[in-house]
Amino acid sequence: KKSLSPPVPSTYQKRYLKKIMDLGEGHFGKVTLYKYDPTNDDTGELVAVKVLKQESGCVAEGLMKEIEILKSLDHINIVKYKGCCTEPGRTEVQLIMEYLPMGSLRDYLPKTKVSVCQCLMYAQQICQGMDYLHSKRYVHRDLAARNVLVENNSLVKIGDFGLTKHIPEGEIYYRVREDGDSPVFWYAIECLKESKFSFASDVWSFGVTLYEILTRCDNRQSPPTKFYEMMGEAQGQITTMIIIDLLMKNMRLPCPRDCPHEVRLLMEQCWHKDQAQRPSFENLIVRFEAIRRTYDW
Ligand SMILES: COc1ccc(-c2cccc3nc(Nc4ccc(N5CCN(C)CC5)cc4)nn23)cc1
Repeated sequence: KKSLSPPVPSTYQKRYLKKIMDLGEGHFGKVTLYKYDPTNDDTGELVAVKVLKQESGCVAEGLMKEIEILKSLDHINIVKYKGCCTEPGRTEVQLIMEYLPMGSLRDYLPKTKVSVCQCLMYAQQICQGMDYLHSKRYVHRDLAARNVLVENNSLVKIGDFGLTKHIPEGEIYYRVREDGDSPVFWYAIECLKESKFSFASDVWSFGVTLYEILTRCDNRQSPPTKFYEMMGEAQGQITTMIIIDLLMKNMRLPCPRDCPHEVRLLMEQCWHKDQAQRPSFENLIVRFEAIRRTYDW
């Protein structure tokens, strides 16, 4: 007789979540590994749970928005929504997602021998997830290697949507008021200058993420490290103004060591000063496909 798989819960009860370890801090949120074990016999499933950081002060609506967004997404390169826990009175909301055991690219790449071809496969998968996100008129605003999770050595998924915003039909930009801990080294020039976020500014952040992948997330070559080197002793002043100055002079992150010529070209186009000149994720997918074929590694 076929053994029935355990029932898949649609809502999760907080009391059956057993904390295992903290996984990381995203924007305004903290992600923790739990085992969901309602039968209390250790047969439960591992889940990643995101909660608002208490001191962030933002009421639950920030996470409620993120839950609504993740719930509406269904793509192999986007982390799966599993459910949510709401306390009576909605003081604390928890977003429950599938758990990817190998962590983010920041955890995985520095300790795993990965070929350039595999790096380009990960890059193409990120473009596929982002192309899907943009097709739903969402702008991510925080694409970086720390937010790309590894399912296994041939599958990665975008894993955090804490800053994702919907861009209404007919509009191009999402404007924000500056907030302290913005990932400025991943920001396009128009984001730094005018806080204007668009599909094209996500493409810029993808270029920085591609650079991180090709440098295998080596801290000595990380975007902050390289930008501080380029900024020299002028670090005293407001970093944002100095980065804008560097970018306006067409200074960019250096070419990673084993980066093929076509990939360097593609990266530079993602960092074009004029956002209209940057490729779309749809176009990037096609180009990665072609580059990976040429090198038939
Ligand atoms: C920005 O921080 C995060 C952290 C976790 C997540 C997240 C969301 C949705 C699913 C999911 N699965 C995993 N897996 C995972 C596994 C191991 C680690 N470790 C990080 C710390 N290391 C010392 C050990 C591995 C981190 C995340 N993380 N994760 C997203 C953003």
